Amino acid sequence: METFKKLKDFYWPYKVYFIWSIVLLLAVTGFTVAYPVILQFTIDYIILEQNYEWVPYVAIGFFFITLLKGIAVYYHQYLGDLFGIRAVFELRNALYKKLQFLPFRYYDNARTGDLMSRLTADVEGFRFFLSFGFAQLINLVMLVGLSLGIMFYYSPSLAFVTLAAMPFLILTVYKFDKEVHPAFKDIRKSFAGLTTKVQENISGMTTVKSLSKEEFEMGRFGDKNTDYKDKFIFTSNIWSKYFPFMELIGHFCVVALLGYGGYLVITGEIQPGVLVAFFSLVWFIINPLMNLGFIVNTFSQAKASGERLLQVLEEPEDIMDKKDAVSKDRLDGHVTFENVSHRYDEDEDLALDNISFEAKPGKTIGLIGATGSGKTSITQLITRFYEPDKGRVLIDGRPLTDYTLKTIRKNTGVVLQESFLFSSSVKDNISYGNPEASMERIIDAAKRSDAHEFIMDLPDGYDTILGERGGGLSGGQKQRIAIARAICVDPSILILDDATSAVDMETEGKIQAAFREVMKGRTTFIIAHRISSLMHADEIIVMKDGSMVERGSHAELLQKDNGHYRRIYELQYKDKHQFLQEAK
Ligand SMILES: Nc1ncnc2c1ncn2[C@@H]1O[C@H](COP(=O)(O)OP(=O)(O)OP(=O)(O)O)[C@@H](O)[C@H]1O
Repeated sequence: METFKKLKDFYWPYKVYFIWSIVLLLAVTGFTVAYPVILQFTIDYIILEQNYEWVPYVAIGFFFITLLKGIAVYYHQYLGDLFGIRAVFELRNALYKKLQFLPFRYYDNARTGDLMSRLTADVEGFRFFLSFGFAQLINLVMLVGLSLGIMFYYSPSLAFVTLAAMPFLILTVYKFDKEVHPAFKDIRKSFAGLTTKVQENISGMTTVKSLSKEEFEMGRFGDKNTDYKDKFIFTSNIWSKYFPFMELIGHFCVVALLGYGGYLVITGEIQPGVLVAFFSLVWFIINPLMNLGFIVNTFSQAKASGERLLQVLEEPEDIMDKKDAVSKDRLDGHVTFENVSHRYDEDEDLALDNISFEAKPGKTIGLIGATGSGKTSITQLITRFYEPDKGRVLIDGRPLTDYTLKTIRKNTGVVLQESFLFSSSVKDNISYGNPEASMERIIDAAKRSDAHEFIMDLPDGYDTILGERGGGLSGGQKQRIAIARAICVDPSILILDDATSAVDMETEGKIQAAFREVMKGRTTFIIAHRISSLMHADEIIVMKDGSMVERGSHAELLQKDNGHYRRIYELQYKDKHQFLQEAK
């Protein structure tokens, strides 16, 4: 119940739909049990006592009851659906909003398939209970209660005999639920595994194909698919084992009813109409009880789904605006690190160890060092994707936490090694960070990133729709669109994280030229493995195992005998010199 209480904010505002849906359900139940009562009246009073003048009234009454029942069923279902649909509409929005603001720390370990299934299957499971399951539970209590009441009113002894087998039915339903519930849980788990497999396969298709792993992947999918199939068959075996048994118990009740009820009619203790009414009423008890397992199942599924949704909704958002955070349109881009240390996980080594440096507005800082030395971590602290464990990161003399996240993100442009392009038009991709940008500004950004020419060659120019992974464009072209996107925001701090490592030398040359144009007036951080990418930087920082081991300009660093930078330089240029020597 705790789960439902915690999620109350989503469904309780729509209680009016729910209450009306239940009121109408009461009417439906009333009309349903009215049928056998009318039948009893018709047989015992109209037919047996030959009061035929009542026939038209009963016929009209029956017609209206049927009509009213139809209307009540319609509105009960409609309002119930409205209740569930509206509630999960809000819930879905809240979950999506949460996903936008969850810290990167959360995404480091989150699985896309799992999150997708929470946002779809779990939300749907919760809606089903709100729209349908809860009403069914109430319907069951009312229908069974009312039918029992009428049976005992007509004939307590017949009611007892008829319902004598009922405890067996309840016991069977209980046992059925005990077996079927974990089986359903397994199906859900197996389905989540299946969808995760498909999602991973589609995302990693390039790797699969390039390593010729299609057969292997089919095998792995086959295992998951077989598991899903087996779980389903196992569950349907439980159903097919229990349901005929439940029906059998139901029919025992009917046999007892006919036997003892027939005897009571013969001896004149009850009238035939009562026996006929009992015949309907007994199924109004047996059928809902047989469905009890299913209803309880929707309840426990909704509870499990609700818990999974709460796990996302209650995830702490540790990186957020403090109360009096400053919002600024434009920062100067003066970045300072003061004794910054950072680790991603408590039991991991320091990713950054006591880093201090200053980047004045408009200057270019190059970051170089081995894989995993902490270059990206520095830039992730500037954008406040993560919070440092120790020390301070300042922009324009104020700690990052003084600014709103929007201010920081609006003033920083990031181009990654492989940038993500959305499956929308080229124009929308470029103006993603600045949707109000005019067409001139978009074209200007594209020209500055040397993308304008190839965009004009696309079938619909700037309106060309890109595929999910920027389909139809080469790596370099995608990269140039990503650079245009960063320029379009006009950031005061630009971060180029390995932005040219995936493209050929010629494209790199073009992108470099574009960068030089773009970097004017912005504080720029260039992360690169190639010295050629950052040799023109005002200051180069050499990283090793999370520490800064050298800093200075290209010329200064080359002066250092046995220096790290010089070693990298020699490694990268040795071949070239050798080649030139040999060519002479
Ligand atoms: N999200 C993360 N969660 C846990 N550890 C991380 C995370 N990101 C980086 N690390 C760890 O932090 C250290 C520094 O990583 P970082 O990405 O900053 O290095 P890098 O110099 O940019 O490497 P590369 O050149 O390969 O991009 C590494 O040991 C890495 O394993």
